[in-house]
Amino acid sequence: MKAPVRVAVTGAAGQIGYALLFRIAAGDMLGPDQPVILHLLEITPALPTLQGVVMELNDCAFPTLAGVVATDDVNVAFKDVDYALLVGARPRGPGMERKDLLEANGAIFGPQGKALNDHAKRDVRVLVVGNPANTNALIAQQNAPDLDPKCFTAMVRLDHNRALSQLAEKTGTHSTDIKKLTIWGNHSSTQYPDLHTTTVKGKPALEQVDQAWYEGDFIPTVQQRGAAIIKARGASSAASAASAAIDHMRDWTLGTAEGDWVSMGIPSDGSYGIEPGVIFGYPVTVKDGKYAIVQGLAINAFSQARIDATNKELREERAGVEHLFAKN
Ligand SMILES: NC(=O)c1ccc[n+]([C@@H]2O[C@H](COP(=O)([O-])OP(=O)(O)OC[C@H]3O[C@@H](n4cnc5c(N)ncnc54)[C@H](O)[C@@H]3O)[C@@H](O)[C@H]2O)c1
Ligand SMILES: O=C(O)C[C@H](O)C(=O)O
Repeated sequence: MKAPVRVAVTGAAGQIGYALLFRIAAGDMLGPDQPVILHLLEITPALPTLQGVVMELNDCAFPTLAGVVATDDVNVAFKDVDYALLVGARPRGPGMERKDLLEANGAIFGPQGKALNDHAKRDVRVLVVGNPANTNALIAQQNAPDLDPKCFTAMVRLDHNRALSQLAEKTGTHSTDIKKLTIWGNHSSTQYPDLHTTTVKGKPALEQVDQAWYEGDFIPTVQQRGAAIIKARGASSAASAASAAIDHMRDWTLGTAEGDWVSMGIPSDGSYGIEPGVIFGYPVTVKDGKYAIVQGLAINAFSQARIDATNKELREERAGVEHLFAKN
């Protein structure tokens, strides 16, 4: 067994939290030889519920669970953490505009970014799941001037996994037969699930499906999948979101498979014409715990228009929250 690492999860008493914590504690995220100490953050009124979750975690007697800290103090929650999964967020209420949602979440992710800046390990891996995930990640990152911006990522892996599943179903294959699929941009309905580089059983995906299905069915289905789950379940996706969060952190830590890549929301560095300043979904590979954007992919006019649209949305979201960035 390795030395334990500290993993913070916010919104730990929520529905994603309930689907996530037991899998992290069981070793699904970092492996069966990596003990974890969970740091669970909740708002004060949710602490009794969180206590019940802690009781259940203990009752599992997981070999890889080395301790649990449950708190409503963000400075305690992020003390010395190696990983932080920022799940807790303010859901959209009735009559709430997107702008109000961004503002309400700014009040959460600004202080959390600062607390990570002040207390987390210098190589902390941060994944923002709480919506609007990309812009919440940007707010946190902008409030953590002493941390490398590359520590901050947003989750587009659920969209990536949804796209794999849709394409596998259409082509009568398994998701493991599909390689090199990308979710570009925002975790929102402007995201662009791109199949131009994708292969199914080693052959180009777009030669195996027709353009009408790609454009009129696949892209909108992946873009609208979150809303479809909410309609069907009466609650937003939880187990699949938790599973995608595990995939994101595992691949960021243990690496991506040879000859394939994954999609991660990461600070733009100018690649593919996306000016720095937003957290953008890109195709990435991971080696030795460091991610790198896959370079040199050909982008045709169809793809460019869609990448531009999601970039525009992220720029607009950014413009709405710039006043929440730390001045330094
Ligand atoms: N990126 C994605 O792919 C994706 C997918 C699904 C859901 N989501 C988002 O994830 C978020 C959580 O979803 P859920 O279903 O678990 O919601 P939930 O309402 O069940 O749980 C959220 C929890 O966060 C807590 N919380 C609120 N503010 C907090 C704060 N400041 N600090 C700590 N905890 C706080 C709440 O008390 C609650 O227990 C939502 O924003 C949802 O839209 C993202
Ligand atoms: O779409 C939503 O609001 C929920 C979540 O982001 C999802 O993609 O399932």
